[in-house]
Formats: sequence, C-alpha cells, structure tokens
Amino acid sequence: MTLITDVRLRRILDSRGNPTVEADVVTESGGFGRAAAPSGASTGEYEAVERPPGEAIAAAREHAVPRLVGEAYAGNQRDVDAILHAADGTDDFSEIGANSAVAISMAAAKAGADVLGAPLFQHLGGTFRGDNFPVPLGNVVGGGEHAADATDIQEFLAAPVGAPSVEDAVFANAAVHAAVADLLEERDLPCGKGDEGAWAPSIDDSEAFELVAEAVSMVQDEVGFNIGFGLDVAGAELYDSDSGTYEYSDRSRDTDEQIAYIAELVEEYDLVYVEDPLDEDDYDAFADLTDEVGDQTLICGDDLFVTNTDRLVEGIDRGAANSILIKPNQIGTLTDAFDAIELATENGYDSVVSHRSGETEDTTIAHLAVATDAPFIKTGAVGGERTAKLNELIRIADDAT
Ligand SMILES: C=C(OP(=O)(O)O)C(=O)O
Ligand SMILES: [Mg+2]
Repeated sequence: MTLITDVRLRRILDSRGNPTVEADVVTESGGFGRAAAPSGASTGEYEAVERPPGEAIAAAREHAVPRLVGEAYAGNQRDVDAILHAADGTDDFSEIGANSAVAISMAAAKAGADVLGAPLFQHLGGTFRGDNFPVPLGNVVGGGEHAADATDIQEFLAAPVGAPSVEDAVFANAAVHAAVADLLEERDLPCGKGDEGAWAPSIDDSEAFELVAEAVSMVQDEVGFNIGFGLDVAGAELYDSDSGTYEYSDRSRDTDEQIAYIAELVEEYDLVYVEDPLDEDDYDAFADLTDEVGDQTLICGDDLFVTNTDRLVEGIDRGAANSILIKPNQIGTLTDAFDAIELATENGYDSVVSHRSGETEDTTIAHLAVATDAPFIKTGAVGGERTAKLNELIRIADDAT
C-alpha cells in the first residue's frame, strides 16, 4: 500500500523570500505527503550540504527519484532514507543536496502516515506517544546573523518550563514577545524583527538581558508558572579563529574569558538553556563549561553537533555539552535525526528539536518532537512559519490532527 508511485519536486518560497525545495510523495494506494526544506543563516561548518534548490532538484530527479518510484515503501522510513543516501553517494549529501533529501524524507513519512490514517507523530513514534509535549523555546529578542545592527548574541529565548500544558507554554512565549515590545516602546526603542520574528533592537547585549529578564518576570507573575530564560549565543559566528577570540561589539574575549562570561550569565539570570556558547570546533571548552555549570543549566550543541551522531559520540566521550539541537536538514534525513535523538537520550543528553531561521509552513518538526518525547522544541514565538509548528503542537495535544 505504501509503495511509492510518484515523487514530485518543486521550488517554493521560504520565509526569507528565498527559494527552497518542496517534495510531494504519492503511494500506490493514494497516500500523499508534502514537505519542504528549511534553511539556516548561521549554519554550522559540518552540516550536510544544501545546494541551490534548482540544482538540488535536478540532481535528486536524476539520482534519487528513479530509485524510489516503484521500488521503495513510504511506510519503511529507514529504507527510504537509506536509498536517499545510496542515491547521493557522498557522506554529506553534496550530490542531491540535503535540501532535496530532507524534503523527500519528510514527505515520505507523511505519505506513510497518510496511508495508515494516523497522525505523523504516531506513525513515527508509535501508539504510546502523544502524551508528553516539548517545552517550546521562544525567540523574543535576537541579532547575530539573523538581524543587522542588533544584539551580538543571536537569540534571547523565553522557556516556559513550568507551564501546565503546551498551549499555556505557547501563549506564554507570545506574551513575553508582546511584553518585550511594550518595554521597547517605553524606552523609545522602535525596531523591526529578525528572521525568526524576534525583536531586533539596536541595543547592546546587556540591555537585552535586562529587557528580557523584566519581560519574563512580568509574564511569569501574570500566568503564575515558571518561565525561564535561555540563549543561543551562536558562538561560532562570534569566534575569530585567527585571534582565538570571541568578538563582541564592545570587546573581545579569549576562550577562558568566554567560559567565565557564560558561567556568570548562567548565575545572574538563572539561565535554563545556553546553546552554542563556544566555537563549533572547541569540544574542550564545551567540556570545561559543562563541568562548571552543566548541573544548573542545559549546554546545548547546535553547530557543535550538527545533528550528527559521529560528532555527538565525540561530545559524549569528552563530556562536551549535555544537550543537542536536532535540525533534520543539518543531517539530511529523518532516520539520521531519529538516531541522533536516540543516542542523545541513551546518554542523558536532552534533545531540542529545532526550526531554521529560513522556514516554511511545514510542521514536521512538531511531530518529530512529540514522536521522540523530546523535552524541548525551538521554533520561535510568533510569525506564520513559526506559529505553524506551535499551533500544530496545540492540535496534537487536542487530538485534532
Ligand atoms: C535556528 C538557528 O539559526 P539558523 O537556522 O540560521 O542556523 C540556530 O542557530 O539555532
Ligand atoms: Mg543555534
């Protein structure tokens, strides 16, 4: 029933107005799945390769589609993804493009779910999934590669860790986003938004800390449950490998100073989450910081691990970080993303399923998070391509997918 009978690929727009790859997968019994690849701006050096969409589509049509149509079953995700790897023939999807690969992989999963008549999370995770929901990390102020003339730190995140339901958590993050807007207006700091919908004021990081701490505390008082504060430092973007220093607008920090700075921030703001505080090549510095504050907060590897089990194994061996960001397009298939989550869970690392700064209306990551019992999801706070995922989580909780 799930034999794949057609795979169609096209270019569509992402949230930045750039082209990206969308895939449709059709099965023998009429099952249908559609998915689109997201795209990063602060990409890790070791990510699978995203090719220009036109080239990725042409290469996938030539190498992957003939191996799938009439040959593979959408219900057998591991087989579909193994075929994508074999069709590509490289170890980083540089032939068919990780963008074509991930779009086909996710569309096949949706076609498999469609044939079963089951929600995607259930097809992926089994019938006992759907009772636990990830805490959504919501980007409320941001800069770095996601907005010009804004903060050095890429993302200031609300983390409603005490929310009684995913719906309460999603609304709390939107309320923090709105509270930040009020505080910015009071301070006469009008501003636009960055790529992920976070406010992008022209302020320094210390003012952003103050603002977000105040907004979080205001909303926490209103809603009556604990809202934490988190960061994505995107350290690799700040790091200058020639000088060995982290370059902030107002000063430089060497690696020891960067570790001390982050540890101070964890103490001062009671941070519950710190992503990529250090450069993507510096496992030792990650290990030192994890040793220092890993019992108080999550130290998450995004560019460090790039959803890659080989890199995660190295991190586990060296005690670097205690959490991993999971972005399916960093590695190219759902199977690889699943394997990274399983390895993380077995080794006590918390998984944070994540959007990219360039997104579409695709909701696969909401289902992936529920299917794997991931404790966190990072998918923005507002904006249509972000709320697509957040609203899907609410629907899953309401049994309405
Ligand atoms: C979502 C992120 O940004 P990008 O998609 O630009 O890598 C991130 O760095 O976590
Ligand atoms: Mg990141």
